[in-house]
Amino acid sequence: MAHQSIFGGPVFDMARQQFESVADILEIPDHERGRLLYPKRAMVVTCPIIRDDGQVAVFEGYRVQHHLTLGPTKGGTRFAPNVDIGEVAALAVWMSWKCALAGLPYGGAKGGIAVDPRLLSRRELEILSRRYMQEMIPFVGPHTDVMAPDLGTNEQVMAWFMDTYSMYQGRTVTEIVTGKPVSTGGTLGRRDATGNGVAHLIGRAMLEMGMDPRHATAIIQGFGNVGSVSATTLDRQGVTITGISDRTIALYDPKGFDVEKAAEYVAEHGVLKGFADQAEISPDDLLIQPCDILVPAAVEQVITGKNAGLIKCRILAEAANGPTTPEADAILAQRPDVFVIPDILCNAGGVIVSYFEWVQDLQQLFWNEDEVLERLYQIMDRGFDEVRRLAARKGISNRNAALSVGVERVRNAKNTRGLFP
Ligand SMILES: NC(=O)C1=CN([C@@H]2O[C@H](COP(=O)(O)OP(=O)(O)OC[C@H]3O[C@@H](n4cnc5c(N)ncnc54)[C@H](OP(=O)(O)O)[C@@H]3O)[C@@H](O)[C@H]2O)C=CC1
Ligand SMILES: O=C(O)CCC(=O)C(=O)O
Repeated sequence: MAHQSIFGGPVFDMARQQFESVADILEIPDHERGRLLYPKRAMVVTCPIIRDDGQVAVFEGYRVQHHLTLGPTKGGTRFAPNVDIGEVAALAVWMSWKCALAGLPYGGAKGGIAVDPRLLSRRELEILSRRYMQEMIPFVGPHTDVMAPDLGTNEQVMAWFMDTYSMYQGRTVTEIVTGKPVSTGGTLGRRDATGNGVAHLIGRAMLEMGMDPRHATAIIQGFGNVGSVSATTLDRQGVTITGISDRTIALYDPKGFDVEKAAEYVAEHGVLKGFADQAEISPDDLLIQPCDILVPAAVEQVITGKNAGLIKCRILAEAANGPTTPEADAILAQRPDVFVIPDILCNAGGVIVSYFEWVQDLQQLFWNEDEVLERLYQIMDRGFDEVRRLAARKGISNRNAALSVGVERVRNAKNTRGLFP
């Protein structure tokens, strides 16, 4: 696929390699590949803010809209120090395959600001969030591009985004972002949706493998929204959580942790450090401790060519986006003992409930939590069944099966709509 592009870097290269593997499986001709892989639009904005000490600081923000073939674009906004346009583009591409696999009427998008939100005061975080949304107003809209939370952002940031957009429209536009607090047009069930979905599909994989949750152990990397909810939900299902971590510390104890208490500790202190420091282990070693279920729930590229042969889990549940590199995938392909639940399937609960939130906001008709959960699990089960059937029929990995379904749906829509001559 010969194509000059500004999108590059290790994370975008990963998305490209995954796409190429699947395009080969699907026998997609070369001339269709660039149109499918490369993003439709990308915005880079400069966000100056006045810091608490009176100095002006300038942050760079990004938003990439991968394709608009099936409806508006959809995806989270990430606040993290190493965010760049290549990473955001890769995350937008993955959102497209994820939404298509779940059957949602969206293309993928992702955005971010290169900033460590923990180094900002609440006031600074608010004005940066508002400035970012203000800069994005010409490019987003309830039927153009709908933002949501991701790494480093939360319900409060979504409320500021929604408020900023609404002030510019002169009316309240709740449907401009999802993942908002319930008090401002959010849906019941969104806060826990990603972690709930992760735990639900781990349950499906355990059932398929004849595993009893009450005798299973899990290690979870990342203890934010997705990691902590995955941990507490698995814990309630009887799984013993033997490893947890965040950026400040990694903890391992074969006897298990009280993860409800850990979540309370993080809610109070902001970090895991100080919760059970006697159980500290190096972050790299945490991933290779024996466990039944390994859940990377933080950042990309943590299961690599170096450690893929060393992990000792039976289920690798990819709660994070892009945690496993193509080199690791090649090693895992030789390890039928590890059941991989690929990211675009495993963490789709978040965007599925975001879709429900958008629909409820557009209709101003709100559902109860049971309705949200029932529809969430229905869509996740359908995706899981589809992926398992295709993987078995074609003798391919769960990742290639999941990507195949997503890519093929986007391709069909593009080809049916046609290419303007
Ligand atoms: N939020 C959502 O609905 C969805 C999120 N995802 C994906 O899930 C992952 C986590 O997102 P989310 O939970 O929302 O983010 P949060 O910001 O809520 O939490 C991130 C967690 O990961 C930790 N972390 C960050 N970097 C590292 C690292 N290098 N090693 C270990 N831990 C680290 C953070 O630690 P610390 O607090 O110390 O910084 C924090 O505990 C991301 O990949 C995201 O794209 C996928 C689908 C939906
Ligand atoms: O809820 C959403 O719209 C998107 C969540 C997200 O960013 C993701 O699935 O990676």
